[in-house]
Amino acid sequence: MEQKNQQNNTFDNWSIFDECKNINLTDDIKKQLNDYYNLVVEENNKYNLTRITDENDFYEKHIVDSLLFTNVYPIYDQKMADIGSGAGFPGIVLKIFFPETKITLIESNNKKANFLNLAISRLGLKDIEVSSERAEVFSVEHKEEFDVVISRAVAYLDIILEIGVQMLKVDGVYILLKGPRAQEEMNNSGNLPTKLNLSLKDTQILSDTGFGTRVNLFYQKNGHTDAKYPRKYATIKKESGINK
Ligand SMILES: C[S@@+](CC[C@H](N)C(=O)[O-])C[C@H]1O[C@@H](n2cnc3c(N)ncnc32)[C@H](O)[C@@H]1O
Repeated sequence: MEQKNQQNNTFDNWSIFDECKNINLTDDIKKQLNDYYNLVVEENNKYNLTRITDENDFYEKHIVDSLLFTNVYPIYDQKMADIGSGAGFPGIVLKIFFPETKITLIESNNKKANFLNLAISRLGLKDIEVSSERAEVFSVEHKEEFDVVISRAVAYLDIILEIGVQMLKVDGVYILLKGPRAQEEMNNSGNLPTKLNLSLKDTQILSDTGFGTRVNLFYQKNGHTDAKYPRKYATIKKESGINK
């Protein structure tokens, strides 16, 4: 196995990580990233993980993209939840770079949740677990347990804020890794963030990532969220700004 990973270790464009200011790219981390890339590519057909399999694209569009928000919000030993991790973005990447962080990956697709468990065991990651519950259920069962909730490419802004807000501690930060339509999603979310007791604390706009424009949103939770949230999923979807 060791030899195989060694042979597959072809990535040499490490300078793309230069734009991530608060990371430490060690040789051990480079090896873990290579092992992770090889595992995703090997298992992709079985688990239907990603369309991005070219090695350079994978590093730029999945790995660096999962880290850029840490320029604005540094990660140390917070307790984090990643909603809709898919193949592990950003949760697995964050665990590799910030091993002292405690991370829960919430992924309701059983196949993908199985892959996440496989990746955790193959990469030897500690203090990271997977829940295959839907986030709106998990959130109520784990009320105010997390310092940080993060999510990339899972749902329209108002939907993701409502389904995940209950698991966030008061004063915690909700981080949404969004694309160029973030402003439109904010406009269409009306005053729902205020009703949830969230306020936008920071916005990070990155114009030349592998995905084009990336907009990362940082919401602070100012107090408890009313127990009537999250509403029934059908109601959330019906009333979402996505329909405007
Ligand atoms: C488009 S993928 C994005 C995956 C990953 N975050 C990324 O950026 O590559 C969205 C993932 O969210 C999961 N998902 C969608 N709604 C969810 C929910 N309510 N609770 C948990 N997982 C959910 C889906 O199963 C899917 O794997």
